[in-house]
Amino acid sequence: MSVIAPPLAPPRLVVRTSRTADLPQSLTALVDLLPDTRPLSWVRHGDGVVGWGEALRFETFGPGRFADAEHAWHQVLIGAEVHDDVGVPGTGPIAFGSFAFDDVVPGDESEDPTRACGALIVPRVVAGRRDGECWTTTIELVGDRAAPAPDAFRHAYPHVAVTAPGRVTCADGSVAAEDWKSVVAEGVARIRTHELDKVVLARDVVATAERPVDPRHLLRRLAQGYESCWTFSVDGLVGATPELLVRSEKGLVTSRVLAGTIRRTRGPGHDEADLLNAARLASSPKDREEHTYAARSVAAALEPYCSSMNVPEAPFVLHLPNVMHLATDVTAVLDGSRGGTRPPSSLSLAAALHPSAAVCGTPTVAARGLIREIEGLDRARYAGPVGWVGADGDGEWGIALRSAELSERDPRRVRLFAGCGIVAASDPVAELAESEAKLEPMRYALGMD
Ligand SMILES: C=C(O[C@H]1C=CC=C(C(=O)O)[C@@H]1O)C(=O)O
Repeated sequence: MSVIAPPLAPPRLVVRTSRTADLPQSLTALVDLLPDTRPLSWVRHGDGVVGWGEALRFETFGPGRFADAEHAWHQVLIGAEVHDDVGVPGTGPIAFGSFAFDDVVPGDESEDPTRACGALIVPRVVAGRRDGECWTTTIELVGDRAAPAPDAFRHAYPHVAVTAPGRVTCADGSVAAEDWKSVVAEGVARIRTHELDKVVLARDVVATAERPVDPRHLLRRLAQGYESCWTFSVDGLVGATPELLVRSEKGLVTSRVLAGTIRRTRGPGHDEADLLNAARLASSPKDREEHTYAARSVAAALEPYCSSMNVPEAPFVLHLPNVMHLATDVTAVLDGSRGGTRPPSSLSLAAALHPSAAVCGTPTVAARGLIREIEGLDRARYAGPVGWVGADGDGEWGIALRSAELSERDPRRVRLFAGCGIVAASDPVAELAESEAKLEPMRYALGMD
C-alpha cells in the first residue's frame, strides 16, 4: 500500500541581519570564517558573502531547473519574518545556488545519474562585507532547534583547522589531452561547412590529492591569487570566475562578457611582453570574432527585459594573473513595465542569459547540439550559473569557469574544467595550450604551481 502524504505547509523562516565588528582588511577575511563542511562563498576583492549550514535546500531537475528554483524561493519568502538592520545587497534572506550547464539529465555514463541539475541553498548563517560594512545573518526555520543563536554564529559549527591537500597528481579526464585536439579539429571542420559560427569545447582533468581536499584551502588561495575574480563555492563546486553572467541591483543590470584569450607572460621582461600581447589580442580577428558572438548573445538575451542598454563598441583587455581576455561590460536598466507582476529576478535573468556564446556558441541550439555530439564530457555544473539571490530578487550570478568539482565519493579527487571558444580560424594545438592556461587557477589552488 502506498501512502500519499498531505502537502506540507511551506517552512517559515525567521531571518535576522545585524551589523558586526569590522573584519580584518584581508582578501580572505570572509572565507576564513567558513567551517569545513559544505562552505558557501561568493567573494571578490575581500567583499561578498559566505555562508554555512543548511536551513533549506531546493533541488531541481532538467529544463525547468531555474524556474522551479525561483518558484521555491518565492514560496519560502512569503511567510518569512525578516529583521534586517543593515539593508544592503546580500543582507536579509539569501540563497546560494548553482545550476548544470545542460538541460539534459545525464545518462548512465554519468557518475551519478540521479543528481540534481540545480540547487538553491539557504544557509543557516551568512557573513558579509561590502564597502567596509560587515554583517551577520542568521536564518532559522520555525521550530528548528538546531539553528544557531544569533550571537553564536562563530561557535555554531566546530571550526576545524584548514588542511592542505599535500602532493597532487593530475591525469587525463573524459578525453585525453592529445585526443581533445581532434575534438577541436572536428569543431573547426563543422564551422567551416557553415553548420554554425562558433562552438565552445571543453575538457576536464582529474586531480588526486594525498589528503582529502579541504574546499577552504582552495577558496583561500583563489581569493588571494585571483582577487579580481569571484571566488565561489556551492555544493562542492569551487572556483574563481572572471565572468559575471549577471548582477541585478536596484534595477541596474550588469554583465561582464569574456571571450578571446591570450596567455600572460612570466619571467624577465613580462611587462613589455604583456603590453605586446594585449595589443595582439585586441587586434586579433579570430579573438574579436569569438568575442563579438558572446557580447551579442548577452545583449540579445537581456534586451527583452530592459528599457535601455549600453554595449561598448569595442572590448577592453582584462588582465588576470594567468591570461588576458577580451572583455565587454554590458550595463542595462530593467524595464519596470515589462515582465509581469514583478520584475525579473537575478536568477531569472541568469536563466535567460544561459548559455551565452561565451560557453556554448552561435547559434545556441546548433552549438549545444554539437557539444553534446562531439565533446565527450559531462560538464555537470561547469560553465553553468553560480551565485546568490536575495529576497528582492537582486543578486549576482557568475559563469562557473576556472572551476573544479570535488568528488562526493572520494574526498581526495577533484575534476578541473576548461574550455575554449572555437571559430573557423581556430588551431587545435593553440586551443589545447589555451585550455591549459585556463586550468592554472585551480592547479594553483591545489598547490600544483
Ligand atoms: C570557457 C571558458 O572560458 C570562456 C571565457 C573567457 C574566454 C573564453 C575563450 O577565449 O575561449 C571562453 O569563452 C573557460 O574558462 O573554461
